[in-house]
Amino acid sequence: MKVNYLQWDSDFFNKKIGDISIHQKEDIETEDYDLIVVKQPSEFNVELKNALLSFQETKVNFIKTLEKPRQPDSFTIKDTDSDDKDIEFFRELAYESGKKSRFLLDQKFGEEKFKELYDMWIINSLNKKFALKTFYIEENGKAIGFVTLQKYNTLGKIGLIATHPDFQGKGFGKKLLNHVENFCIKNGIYQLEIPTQKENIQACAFYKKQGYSIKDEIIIKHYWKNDSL
Ligand SMILES: CC(=O)SCCNC(=O)CCNC(=O)[C@H](O)C(C)(C)COP(=O)(O)OP(=O)(O)OC[C@H]1O[C@@H](n2cnc3c(N)ncnc32)[C@H](O)[C@@H]1OP(=O)(O)O
Ligand SMILES: Cc1cn([C@H]2C[C@H](O)[C@@H](COP(=O)(O)OP(=O)(O)O[C@H]3O[C@H](C)[C@H](N)[C@H](O)[C@H]3O)O2)c(=O)[nH]c1=O
Repeated sequence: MKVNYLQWDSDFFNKKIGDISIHQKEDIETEDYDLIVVKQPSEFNVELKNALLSFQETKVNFIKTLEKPRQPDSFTIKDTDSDDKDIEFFRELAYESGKKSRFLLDQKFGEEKFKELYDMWIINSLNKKFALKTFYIEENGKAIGFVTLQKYNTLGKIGLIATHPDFQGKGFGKKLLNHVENFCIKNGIYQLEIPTQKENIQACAFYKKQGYSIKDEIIIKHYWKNDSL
């Protein structure tokens, strides 16, 4: 089986990166990839020639069918389409949202590169390349919560969501998600998907509490070329 070349990831990390989805043990053509991301629906052993497993996680996709608007709230949720904000404003929250990201936890990338990637995530959300909307909550000139939304026809997908650690568990995450859901319903999005890591117990508990159920779980493994380890 052939690996699928990942253009964005390869350009960003300046390495040859690809991914492959497999359902059972298969022969994979490793070619000269620096990193192969293997995606599998259940656990079984995978061995790649000249490559070593450096990291593994389970990605969980939560989903909810949006039927009726959530209770509107007089609380102000802001929109970067109306209030111009730069990357600096969201940086801390972006890193908070990515604290269980494979790009941080697989030490092969390094923390600096993780931060650069999450900076790009914000930049490309604000410029609309990687998000349709960015909503946020501001208090005393600081962002205390934010969420980004992608749209694929009638399916919405949360890119990043976080509230500041000092403000977690105070209802702000719920306000952000309610706001996104109401935006979706008004804009022809009928299902909302939220990917996260199974290891992110806090986020999984939050999504379940907000009425989301698990759509699927995928095991993700990082295999790095032997001589790049
Ligand atoms: C797509 C992604 O970005 S995945 C990554 C998600 N982000 C992170 O993991 C970063 C760290 N965590 C956070 O930023 C926040 O805790 C979030 C976004 C997960 C949740 O936001 P919060 O502001 O903390 O949640 P909020 O206070 O609004 O809680 C809403 C409800 O969820 C429940 N809830 C929140 N956290 C938990 C938890 N850990 N366990 C059980 N229930 C929870 C609350 O009890 C509350 O219940 P209610 O609806 O009955 O009132
Ligand atoms: C900024 C940016 C990124 N991409 C590409 C690069 C990667 O191939 C994907 C992102 O990969 P993903 O597995 O989604 O990354 P994470 O594990 O960090 O993300 C998960 O956790 C986050 C906290 C968040 N919930 C996210 O939704 C999860 O999937 O995207 C790109 O193509 N263009 C870009 O601008």
